[in-house]
Amino acid sequence: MASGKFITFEGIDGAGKSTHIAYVASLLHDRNITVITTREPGGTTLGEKLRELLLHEKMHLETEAMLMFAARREHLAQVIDPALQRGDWVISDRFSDASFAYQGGGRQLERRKLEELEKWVHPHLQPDLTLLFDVPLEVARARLDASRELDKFEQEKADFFSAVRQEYLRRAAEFPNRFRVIDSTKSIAEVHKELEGIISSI
Ligand SMILES: Nc1ncnc2c1ncn2[C@@H]1O[C@H](COP(=O)(O)OP(=O)(O)O)[C@@H](O)[C@H]1O
Ligand SMILES: Cc1cn([C@H]2C[C@H](O)[C@@H](COP(=O)(O)OP(=O)(O)O)O2)c(=O)[nH]c1=O
Repeated sequence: MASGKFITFEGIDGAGKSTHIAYVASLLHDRNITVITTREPGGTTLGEKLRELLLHEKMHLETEAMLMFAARREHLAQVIDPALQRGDWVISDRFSDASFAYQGGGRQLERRKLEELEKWVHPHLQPDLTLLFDVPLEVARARLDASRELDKFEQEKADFFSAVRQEYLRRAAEFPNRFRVIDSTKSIAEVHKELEGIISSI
């Protein structure tokens, strides 16, 4: 059975993920690979409705975690699994590592509960490659302040983002085979160079 590759982009808000997704997609197009770019929470009609709620409504932490995984379930069923089965590649702006980093690291939901949700929603699938865009909080914050209106998560305090970043880095160390940590304080051109190297080797 044909199987495409699944690439996820992760990092704290303002790290630069969105800036680099189109570039990675263009590198794959150059290799004649059909690539779908999508995002979480979101990626489907229902998922985008859940995203609106998740980014703007206050809710219990466990509700938030379950809705993230509910949106992900739909995303897998409607978009990710069919694309990979066709042999297309999928690039997702965030996936389950974000739940471990934000609901787990940032909001301190027990990791065991997130692992249970993960086992339920995607017991057999993990990304082939996870690009973690890593920057100190002050750099990310300065970029966000310069660029847009802040949503519920983006309005969190420095301690929250520090915990999110630490959990991302912890996971990168736990799963070294699929994670690549990118120093996103470098210029956009330098990050592009590094991405070219990574993408040419998969
Ligand atoms: N390496 C970089 N150097 C300088 N500015 C950057 C860099 N990467 C991203 N930016 C800028 O930072 C802001 C936030 O980037 P974005 O890609 O939207 O972050 P994210 O998707 O990770 O939240 C944007 O205005 C973007 O142009
Ligand atoms: C996928 C996911 C995202 N999030 C948060 C992280 C982000 O703050 C927010 C939306 O992510 P993102 O799309 O990166 O925001 P933007 O388009 O504004 O850059 O959702 C979680 O808390 N848990 C999750 O599982």
